[in-house]
Amino acid sequence: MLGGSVNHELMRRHDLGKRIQPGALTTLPQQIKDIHWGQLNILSTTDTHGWLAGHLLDENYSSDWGDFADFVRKMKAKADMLGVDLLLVDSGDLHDGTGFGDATEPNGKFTLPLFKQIPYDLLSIGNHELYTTEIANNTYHNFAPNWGGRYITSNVDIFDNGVQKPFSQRYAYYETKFGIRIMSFAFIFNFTGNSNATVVTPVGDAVQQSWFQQQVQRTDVDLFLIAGHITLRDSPEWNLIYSAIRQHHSSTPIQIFGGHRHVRDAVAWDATAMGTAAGRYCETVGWSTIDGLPTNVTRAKSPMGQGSISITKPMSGYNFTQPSKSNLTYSRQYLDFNRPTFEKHTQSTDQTFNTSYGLGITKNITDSRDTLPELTELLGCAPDSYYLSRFPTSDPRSLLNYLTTTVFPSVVYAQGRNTFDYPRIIMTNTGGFRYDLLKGRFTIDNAYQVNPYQNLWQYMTAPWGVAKDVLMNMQTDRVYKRQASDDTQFNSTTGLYETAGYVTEDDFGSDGDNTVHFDQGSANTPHYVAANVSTSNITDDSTLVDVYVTSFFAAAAAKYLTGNTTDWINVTNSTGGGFASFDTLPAMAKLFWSKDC
Ligand SMILES: Nc1ccn([C@@H]2O[C@H](COP(=O)(O)O)[C@@H](O)[C@H]2O)c(=O)n1
Ligand SMILES: [Zn+2]
Ligand SMILES: [Zn+2]
Repeated sequence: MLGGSVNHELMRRHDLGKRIQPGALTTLPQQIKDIHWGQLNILSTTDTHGWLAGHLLDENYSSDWGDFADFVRKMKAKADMLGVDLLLVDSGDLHDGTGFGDATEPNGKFTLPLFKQIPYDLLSIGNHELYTTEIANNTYHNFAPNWGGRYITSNVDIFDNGVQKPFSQRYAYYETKFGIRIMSFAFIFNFTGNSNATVVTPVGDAVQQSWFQQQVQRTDVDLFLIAGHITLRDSPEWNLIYSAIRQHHSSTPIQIFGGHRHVRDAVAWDATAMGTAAGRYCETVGWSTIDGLPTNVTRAKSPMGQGSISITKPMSGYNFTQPSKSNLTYSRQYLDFNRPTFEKHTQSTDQTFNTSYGLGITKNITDSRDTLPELTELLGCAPDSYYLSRFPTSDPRSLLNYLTTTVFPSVVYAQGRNTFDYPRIIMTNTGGFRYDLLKGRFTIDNAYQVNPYQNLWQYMTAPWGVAKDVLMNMQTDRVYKRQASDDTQFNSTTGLYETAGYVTEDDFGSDGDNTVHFDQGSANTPHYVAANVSTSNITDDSTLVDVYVTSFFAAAAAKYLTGNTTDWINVTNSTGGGFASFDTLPAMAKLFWSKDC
């Protein structure tokens, strides 16, 4: 049951001036399914983006990193008791997403040491570890070496004092406690936005390299366990990795952990190759199990629980020329990141769940946050809730709709250029906006969650004839993507309650969500959206308009205007400093929202 004690505990621990979402606070019993324990069990996370303090406004995901630490430790003890293996995998993107992670110098000052407290067995790098030289260097020097050879970067290099070196280990070979021989690689997608202190080798080239060919041809492997900061579904990179392994191992099991797309998903390549992705932002813990692997150790006890699954919908494009049948059985569940879930699967209660290990981490979060009082400073009261991807952009409840109809026209303009004499087009990449804007208190922490980026607003003047098509042209330009997919309902069949949340359909069916929710909704978003301000009376293509973009995609947008990137002029704030994408909602809050929430 989602207990009220969870919220009181959170308020006590973090006391962050939290706002409670209408309908989000519930003490009502919900259906959390049992999980199957297999021969090999894997807990996975991805795209945590600094959300280690938990979701203070959404009880579905209200646990913090201390709770997760105790959950992991208890699950490990349970695995030992059952005589089965339990591994932990993370697929990268630790930065950019919360004030707790990003409002420090260096970025991740508090979050990275906390992340290191969890005994991960395999980690991959994400693109958010590679955008800036500062974060890349910090990851290289202070984070990757922590993992005893399990922070694997199969296709990333770094310039260390001018010398190009592997960022970390390229692969790892190891044997589990109960005798499964594993070969691990970890890749990032063919990312091109990395700092020039680093090199990302396209996956297709990396799998041709001699070190990979040597390792992939080993015969002493029971399982290829691969992490990757790569979208799981329909990914050319995963298909290349899968094929490179299958070239030498026609049926050796391959278990993949993807990420980057911020969704829950599971994909079957063939009957012994499957992958899972565990969502985003400490909302989801992935649970994947395999039975039937060869092992050189006799297990003490049998695995337990129901739940092995069969492939219901093989990934499109794959025709199962590789094994279509096997003796392996799989299960997968997407666990909600909350105390009732963690307590249920560890047979604990609110009183018995936490130990000094988890409580120490929670205290560390509270103490660290106390050194950042500015995070909870009230900027204004958001007048309503606006959702990033639950509703189409035409819907007034869509954040992108609110930005283009209200926020951008109100606050994005260069000094003095907000009158009818200056028609404006204000465009953003939708990927820059990363989380919902929720009604009530809006703080610096919330600002980081909605848009953490310091991309500078810039403008140039262009004739309406070209400016009017810039949005359409950018939709098909190189993609800076982001796509994704409160209340409580009583389910009279189960006699339990359901909250709005994820409802996932993957290659194994629709029973993957461990807590039963009703669908919170999802809508595809375009890659860019724009506000047109004072343009409705323009009849002449030669009329000049101001086109606003951010520095993140200014070079691409220039191609459709003058073609000249030097024509962009930075928008400045009242003190002459830059005005960044991060500053947009705080400016709106300060100027236009009530201060009495
Ligand atoms: N300076 C930046 C960097 C990235 N973005 C947006 O974030 C997206 C990547 O985030 P993931 O968590 O999906 O890796 C990227 O596609 C951009 O849309 C940005 O706006 N500014
Ligand atoms: Zn991400
Ligand atoms: Zn990513």
